[in-house]
Amino acid sequence: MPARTMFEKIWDTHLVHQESGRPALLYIDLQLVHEVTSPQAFEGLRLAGRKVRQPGRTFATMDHNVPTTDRSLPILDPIAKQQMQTLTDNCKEFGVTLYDLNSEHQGIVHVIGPELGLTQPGMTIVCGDSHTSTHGAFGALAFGIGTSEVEHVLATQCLLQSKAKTMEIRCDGRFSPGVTAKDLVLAIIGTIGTAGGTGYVLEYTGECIRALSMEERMTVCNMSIEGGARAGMIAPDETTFEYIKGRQFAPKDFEQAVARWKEFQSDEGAVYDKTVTIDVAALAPQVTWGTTPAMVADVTRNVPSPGDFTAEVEQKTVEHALAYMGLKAGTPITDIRLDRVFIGSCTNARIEDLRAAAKVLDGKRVASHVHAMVVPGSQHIKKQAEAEGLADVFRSAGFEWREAGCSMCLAMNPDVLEPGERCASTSNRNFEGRQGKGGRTHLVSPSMAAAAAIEGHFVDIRDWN
Ligand SMILES: CC(C)[C@H](C(=O)O)[C@@H](O)C(=O)O
Ligand code: SF4
Repeated sequence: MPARTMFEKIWDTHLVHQESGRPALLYIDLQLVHEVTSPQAFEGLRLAGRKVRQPGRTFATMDHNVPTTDRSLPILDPIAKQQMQTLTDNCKEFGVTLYDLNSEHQGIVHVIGPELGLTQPGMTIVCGDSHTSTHGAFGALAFGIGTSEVEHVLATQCLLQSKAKTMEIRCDGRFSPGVTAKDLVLAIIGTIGTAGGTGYVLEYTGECIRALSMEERMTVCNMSIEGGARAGMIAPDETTFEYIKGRQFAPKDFEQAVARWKEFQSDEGAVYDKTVTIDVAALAPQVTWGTTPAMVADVTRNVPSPGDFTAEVEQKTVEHALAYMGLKAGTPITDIRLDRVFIGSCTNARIEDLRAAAKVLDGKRVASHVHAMVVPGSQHIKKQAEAEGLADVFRSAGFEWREAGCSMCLAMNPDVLEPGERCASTSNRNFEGRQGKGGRTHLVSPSMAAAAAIEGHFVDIRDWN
């Protein structure tokens, strides 16, 4: 057998049927479900008189439009209320496990999958959600699908897919202090562009990746989709196995599973369709200044000017982005003054993220003009952070401490920016209106967000204490 990449190995072991020139039929090991992209899928099953083929491989939670305030209060938004009720009814009718608002396991779908041990190496994982790429951190082939595909997988546990090309993103060297996995992935997107990964599955390799914790790997894989890629993956290793061990859905025959998982690594000499190399040691903390994640710069830089770009269409795009963002070309990024700070989302709301932010905030106060909130990625994380005293650090610093959900990552629930408000956010998207109509989003790491909350403007975390 010729040397294969991890992607090819997972593909080969899940291939059910292939006709030449047609998409392949793949077996899907795990489907995750949330309230926004599943109602029509279940409705389709109902209309066709079908059942969920493998309820044991299907898990649901509520995350996108859940309020993050007191859970004992009634839900005011009628659409949100209806979507949550519909998911509850559907899961009951079709025998799907649901972690609802009252569950101790509730949280953002991409946070709870790994947390419960559902996400495992060598798997194919889908969800009606683009950030399903997060699960690739475990050496799984994980990607977002549309609602009609959600229905297809519910009905058959299979999915039609065209084979993507492979791109290796080799991350050489190690982070300098203050630089994080978030800065790495923002810099990668800055390098390849938002369409750079189109048609590819990315595999992150290199010394830097091997040294990352599972949570950091999830941050990197999470944003693969913002570089246009179908999925992002990292080969499983001892860090991966150690993380999964002892979790609720970890395999009972763990050693045997590990032996199998070890085979899901790219072979020596496997050929990628493309390779991009990143010099990690040279990275600085990153801040997005525009309306795509690729409009990003080192914190030490100034807001660029349209004239810095050669192509006319790019100049126009930058001009438009700066107008929307209310920024003047040439402004030092550290002079950008903030109204809001949001620490949350499936990119950066796990326990290590909260620890990193709390470390910066300990004993300090949020600037008087800044409204700051922290939204743990799951109820487990919330509980753990409370037990570790992190919640107290956040509250004493003046942050609001919320219940788990997607929250201000996207404007689908009560946590939104007002028009014109400027926010430092640990989430993954900064499109126009993403956090609320007219809202202005700057994507950063948790420690950068925390330091910005205190100073009221961006600071270089490397010279801050
Ligand atoms: C609502 C959902 C379909 C969407 C996605 O697919 O990513 C959301 O999670 C997002 O981050 O924009
Ligand atoms: S936290 Fe944000 S990116 Fe993640 S699933 Fe929710 S809305 Fe999408």
